[in-house]
Amino acid sequence: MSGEPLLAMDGVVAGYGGGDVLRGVTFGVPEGAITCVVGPNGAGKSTVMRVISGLLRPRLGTVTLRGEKLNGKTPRQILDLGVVQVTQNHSLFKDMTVHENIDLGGYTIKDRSTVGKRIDAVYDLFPQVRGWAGMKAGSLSGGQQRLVEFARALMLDPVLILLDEPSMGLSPLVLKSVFDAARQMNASGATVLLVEQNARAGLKLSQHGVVMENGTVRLAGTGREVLEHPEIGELYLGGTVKKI
Ligand SMILES: Nc1ncnc2c1ncn2[C@@H]1O[C@H](COP(=O)(O)OP(=O)(O)OP(=O)(O)O)[C@@H](O)[C@H]1O
Repeated sequence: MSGEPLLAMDGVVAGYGGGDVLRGVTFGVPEGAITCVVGPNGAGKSTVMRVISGLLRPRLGTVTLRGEKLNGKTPRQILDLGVVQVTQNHSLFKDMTVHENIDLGGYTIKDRSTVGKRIDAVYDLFPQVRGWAGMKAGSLSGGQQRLVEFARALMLDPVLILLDEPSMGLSPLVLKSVFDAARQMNASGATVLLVEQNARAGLKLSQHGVVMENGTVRLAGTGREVLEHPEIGELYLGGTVKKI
């Protein structure tokens, strides 16, 4: 990895009261790229996301964004620094329109004209979402709702977007459009950190890969290095691939 990472976790130990789930997690998220965290169930991937967004405080270690310490800050302070999380559970207000949901994504922006500009920028990036603006969010398919969640996350013009299992519950065809949307968010300037159960597809999408196992980082490298690593391939990816 060249240069300082945008986000760095260093020796992070964290858990939920029943013991440590993360047992010394260290890795960097390079700026401007997509990084994918993979690993078996219970490895601690979602817990890493919760620590970064401030929902869970680490017992030991540090999390820094451009060198600024995040641990100790509230989720709201971390949001204000431009770190936005799209969580696993469906988070849209189903009885509100798509437009109202997107507007809510800018709730921390005080100036209404800035909100209007952000909405336009987000609709420009995701024209499909503009087409659904007047529809109730609950009437959209799972994949469409995921795109609206992405669009809402972009309202704050984030520096870092955390995507926790974006493909969860989606068919392979829809998965492609959701991954395309993640790529578009990245192309629009946001660094993306993604947790993905669908490891092979997630790593193909990403320039960087992190393999977690039992609360630690087993391997970190380029997406391709992780995909082609013989042991990792056998353990988690259903055999190695020689060519992507
Ligand atoms: N809110 C919680 N309270 C207590 N334990 C939790 C909580 N959330 C997760 N855990 C435990 O922490 C461990 C790691 O969970 P985590 O969700 O981070 O793993 P993961 O790698 O994301 O797995 P999965 O792919 O299954 O989501 C698991 O043993 C889980 O039972």
